[in-house]
Amino acid sequence: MDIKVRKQMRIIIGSKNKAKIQAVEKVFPNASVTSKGASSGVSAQPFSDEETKQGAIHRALNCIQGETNTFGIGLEGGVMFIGNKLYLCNWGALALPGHLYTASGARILLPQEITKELLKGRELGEVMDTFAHRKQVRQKEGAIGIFTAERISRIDMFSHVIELLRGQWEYNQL
Ligand SMILES: O=P(O)(O)OP(=O)(O)OP(=O)(O)OC[C@H]1O[C@@H](n2cnc3c(O)ncnc32)[C@H](O)[C@@H]1O
Ligand SMILES: [Mg+2]
Repeated sequence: MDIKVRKQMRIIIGSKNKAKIQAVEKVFPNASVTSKGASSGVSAQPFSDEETKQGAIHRALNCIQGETNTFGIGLEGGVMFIGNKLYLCNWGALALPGHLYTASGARILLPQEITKELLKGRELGEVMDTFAHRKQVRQKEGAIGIFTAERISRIDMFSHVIELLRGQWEYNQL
């Protein structure tokens, strides 16, 4: 089954982060995609699944405020404890009037040295740049790219989340 997206479909992604924008463009190649620096309404470094998911939802809803015929997409990166181990977690939300779809992304365990820095209150994006001796890791490969030897980049991971969102919306159209 293949639901064709209307050419004029408008999508607003609630972030200026290049990895997030590229992921949306990959999954919706025929849509008009614009970006907006939407607030997440949660802390800059979410520390639970719940908070990360809430950030994604907040961004998506913010994008469609006052809009018609527009899809809002919110993507949020965070970390979460399972027992005493800290994992990278990511959430996405797709909002359209009257509907909200959510999906989460792949998780990987973060090394102890990264966990230590995050517990001091630092943001993962900044910690990753120091750790990897690179610039703007958050806009490109991401922590997930670094710690998977670049087999899965932040763009790949978010693309998968967006496919899950798009698929749920398509299922609802059948
Ligand atoms: O401009 P926005 O959309 O906020 O993009 P961001 O890179 O800050 O991304 P998030 O707010 O979604 O992520 C929350 C924090 O976690 C960081 N982060 C999350 N996943 C990451 C990853 O895979 N690589 C690097 N940093 C990551 C991110 O840089 C922030 O410091
Ligand atoms: Mg951020």
